[in-house]
Amino acid sequence: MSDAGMQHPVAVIIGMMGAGKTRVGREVSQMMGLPFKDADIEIEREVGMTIPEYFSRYGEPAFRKVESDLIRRTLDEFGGLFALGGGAPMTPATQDALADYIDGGGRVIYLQADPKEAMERANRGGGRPMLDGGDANARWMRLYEQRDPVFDRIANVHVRTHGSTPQMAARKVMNMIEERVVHVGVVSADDYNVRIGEGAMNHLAPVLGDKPARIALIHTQPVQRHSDRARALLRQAGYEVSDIVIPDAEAGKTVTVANGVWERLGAEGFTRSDAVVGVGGGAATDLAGFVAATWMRGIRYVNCPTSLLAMVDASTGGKTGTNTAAGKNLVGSFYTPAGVLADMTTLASLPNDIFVEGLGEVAKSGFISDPEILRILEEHADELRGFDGATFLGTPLEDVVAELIERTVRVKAKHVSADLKEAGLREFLNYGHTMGHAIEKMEHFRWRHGNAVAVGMVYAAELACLLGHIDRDLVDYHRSLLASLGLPTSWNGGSFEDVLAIMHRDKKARGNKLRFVVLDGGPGRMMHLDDPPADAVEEAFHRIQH
Ligand SMILES: NC(=O)c1ccc[n+]([C@@H]2O[C@H](COP(=O)([O-])OP(=O)(O)OC[C@H]3O[C@@H](n4cnc5c(N)ncnc54)[C@H](O)[C@@H]3O)[C@@H](O)[C@H]2O)c1
Ligand SMILES: O=C(O)C(=O)C[C@@H](O)[C@H](O)[C@H](O)COP(=O)(O)O
Repeated sequence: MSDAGMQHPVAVIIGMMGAGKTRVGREVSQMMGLPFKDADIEIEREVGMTIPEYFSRYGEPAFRKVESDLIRRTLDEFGGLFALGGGAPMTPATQDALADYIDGGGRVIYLQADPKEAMERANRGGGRPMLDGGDANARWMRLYEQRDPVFDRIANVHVRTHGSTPQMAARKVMNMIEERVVHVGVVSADDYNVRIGEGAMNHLAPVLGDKPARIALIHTQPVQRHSDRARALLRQAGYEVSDIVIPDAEAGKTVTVANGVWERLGAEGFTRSDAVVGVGGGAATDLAGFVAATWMRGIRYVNCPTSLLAMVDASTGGKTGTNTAAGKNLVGSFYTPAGVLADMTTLASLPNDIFVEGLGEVAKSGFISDPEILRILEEHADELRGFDGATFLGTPLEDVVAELIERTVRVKAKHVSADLKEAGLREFLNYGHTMGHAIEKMEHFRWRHGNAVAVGMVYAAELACLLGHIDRDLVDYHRSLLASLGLPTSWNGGSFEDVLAIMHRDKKARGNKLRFVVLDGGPGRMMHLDDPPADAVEEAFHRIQH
């Protein structure tokens, strides 16, 4: 959408006659302070007569030509909200124009009203030539059967308004417009989108598609209310849903738990065309992805992360897995999701300490790739540290957090797109994790992952400083930034020998040689550190002990 001198609509609304496109479109435009255009009104203005008059005088093909020309023009010169007439998207020229608009970053929103309600509304209003001549309800239904699959295909945003007032429907549309989308293109797997915003979960059915009949909805108990919402959306869309509750947090990331889920899938007749939806923190989405990767050698899955850490990191990138007695994430696979729906409304129930933990991975992405993240963290450290889910939604802090999530997911997408199976570049996402995973293991997983990574980054910074790759100021900056966010920067829970033994089982290690990723010169400049001197490895450990 960068072509000079042109403007494009913020969104285009399509839907059946009577779906409420004009009514809802006007509400949204008021809420967002945007201009609104209705294609039918613009056409009447242009041709100087009503649409029924134009139809009866010149016929439908002539009308469709006027309509598609006007739509093409408006898509290139109008910067507000644009609602199309009911039949407009059926014209091939309009479909092409909408496809170009989407390619340039546009949103075509299919307003999916309850067919019965929309039909009654359309027939009450009159002035609709497509319903003239006989049983209007039967005509509306016939048109619906023809148009619904086409609208479904050409729209890139779907909003179900069943049972909603126009105001409620408008809010849903507005949330979709304000949504942030990060595209993850992976060389050896299908591309997918990470959708971030209030109501992102509403994309569940379109992302899953119409192949699955059954969905395994895998979640933990603390996120029951969010999985209830997912279940309702899935059932409304006609899927058979198996609700599968797994043990919370790291206790859920075991092969024993995965085996229990496989048994359920077997008993309930899950086939290769069925799918998994994971709802919860990173532990739940890691396990859900692992089950999807392994059931019948791989079925479709969608992640709905509900913790900050899962939104910014765990749900995206396709690392799925379980822990073993020997350590963290030792059994798993690289298996990409079909989509990630980071619904910001779920953060309303997130406890403060689990939100703060997630900031560890956000800061990591700032250090390895996007210094703007560090700037935002510094500027908003007090508000972020004081996060309170109960009062969070709708505040300026929500925009700050959405920006941080989008930026962090972009960093992740950049690394996994180029190196899904972690041959080199992707290892930079592991900044702070060699020591972080050792701390988690030593603490029997009672330490939260993001907290352990925060200490692990201080360790990596100390090591880099000892070996002359960064200066002391940057090490101090690690400590001061992380502490200002409420994250720990030291650990004193075990001996160097025990920690070293665990670090030797890190997935980056090769043979008997340790491999770290460290900063080289400053934020955004990363290097691999192979087999560093043993005394530096130990000295850096002592420096994080206090
Ligand atoms: N696959 C990856 O690339 C990747 C990346 C980073 C982390 N991880 C993994 O993710 C896990 C850490 O994720 P996490 O920090 O989300 O921890 P977690 O999954 O253990 O969740 C923390 C706690 O918060 C609860 N919770 C989550 N969302 C909630 C909500 N909205 N409301 C109320 N409670 C909620 C969970 O049920 C749990 O009790 C670790 O296992 C880590 O190894 C994986
Ligand atoms: O996606 C990656 O690659 C990462 O390393 C992201 C990490 O933040 C994440 O904690 C990941 O689960 C660690 O993977 P592991 O392979 O070191 O177990």
